[in-house]
Amino acid sequence: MAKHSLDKDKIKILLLEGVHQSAVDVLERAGYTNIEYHKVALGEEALVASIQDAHFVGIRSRTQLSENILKHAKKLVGVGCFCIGTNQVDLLTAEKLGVPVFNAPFSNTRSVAELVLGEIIMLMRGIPQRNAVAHRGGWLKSASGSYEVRGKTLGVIGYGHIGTQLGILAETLGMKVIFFDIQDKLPLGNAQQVHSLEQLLSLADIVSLHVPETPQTQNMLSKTEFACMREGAVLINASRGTVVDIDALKDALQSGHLAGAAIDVFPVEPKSNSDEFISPLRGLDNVLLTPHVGGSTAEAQENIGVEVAGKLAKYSDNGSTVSAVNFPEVTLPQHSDTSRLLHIHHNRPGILIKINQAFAEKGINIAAQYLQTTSEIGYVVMEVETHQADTAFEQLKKIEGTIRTRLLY
Ligand SMILES: NC(=O)c1ccc[n+]([C@@H]2O[C@H](COP(=O)([O-])OP(=O)(O)OC[C@H]3O[C@@H](n4cnc5c(N)ncnc54)[C@H](O)[C@@H]3O)[C@@H](O)[C@H]2O)c1
Ligand SMILES: O=C(O)[C@H](O)COP(=O)(O)O
Repeated sequence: MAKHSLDKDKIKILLLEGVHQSAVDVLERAGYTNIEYHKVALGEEALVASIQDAHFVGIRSRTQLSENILKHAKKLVGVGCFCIGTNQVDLLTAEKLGVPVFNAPFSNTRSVAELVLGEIIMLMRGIPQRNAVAHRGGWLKSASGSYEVRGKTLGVIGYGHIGTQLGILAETLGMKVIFFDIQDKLPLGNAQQVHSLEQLLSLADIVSLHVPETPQTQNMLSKTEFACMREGAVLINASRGTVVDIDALKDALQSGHLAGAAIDVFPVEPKSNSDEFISPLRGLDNVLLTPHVGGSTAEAQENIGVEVAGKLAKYSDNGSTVSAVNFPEVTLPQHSDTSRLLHIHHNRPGILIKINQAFAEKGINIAAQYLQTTSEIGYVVMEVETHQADTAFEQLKKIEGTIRTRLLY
């Protein structure tokens, strides 16, 4: 069992945005009992107050860990995004501060694909507007603008974990699937890759976005792209709000060029369930608006809690950074008879030599050494005999270029 230079009950874990109880259970079972739990995202001031003495922080998509916030988090050792997206974290700043960021890359993908599948059917039948009219006492019984999905073409933009699953599910309903991705991807089922966004938009009856938020995907669909879409086509966005130019979408819907849309993510989202949702799309009957719930199912949230909490506990216990999104990935075996030292440094030539020299001068024998780097930082993990661990730790702290170092007994 790993022993820490800091006792586990002194390691503060801040969990925000109501991450699933399964996360708390995993951390407590691993011996981490100093957990500050909030059901909501914190405002900037409260976040700064809570994060400044936290060693780990767990968030979902609402909490912005900006450069400013991260710089207040002087004790921060690791970040867990209990979701897929990591765009809410300033990953480069975290990396430079020696803070790995972990996420759950798969656990909610099936939930998103299922929601989108349901929305495809609802939109193709014109259900959002029939539902809205019925709520106002109207009765829109008509086959006009109502279609089966069988035989229709689904265009998937971003053929990753969600896009591929959606494609397979859509094919089971008899749909034809085409996709556009910046990488060459293995088409699953009978799906076909097309080689330009314009081609996809001109062929698809339903367009569904599944790309991450990046500089390239910012307003990826705007006025010109909507004009490329087929008359009467529908759009689904359950990726990120910044990917669609919402005003241009509103125009395309109001002009009747697009028959409908289902939007789960927005450029600006309410910070809590008690804040007002403001969007130009409010009041459009042919638009399904959902409050960023694509991944919000009991199954997904429980699995994410277990997955991300497990990664945080593992990094804290033994230094493993496997699947960190901004950090050199080091896979580590369990250590028992030795002490383990973790050293994060600026990636400059000669640091490993300096460490080895400093240890040699003190007669410290290195039992094992693992190193990985990115262009910004290096992460070296060493095992030494326990009676030499404190001396080794003191030597490591003095190495020029050190960002942070930790000792696991
Ligand atoms: N609504 C929700 O609750 C919810 C839940 C989970 C994920 N998401 C969002 O969905 C996104 C996709 O999730 P995923 O698991 O499928 O991710 P993924 O990384 O598995 O797939 C993303 C795909 O997009 C492609 N891509 C990237 N940039 C592109 C571009 N400019 N043009 C075309 N293709 C591009 C990538 O090559 C990749 O194949 C996530 O990044 C997240 O933001 C939303
Ligand atoms: O990135 C994700 O996984 C989704 O956007 C879900 O985010 P949430 O955990 O805030 O619902």
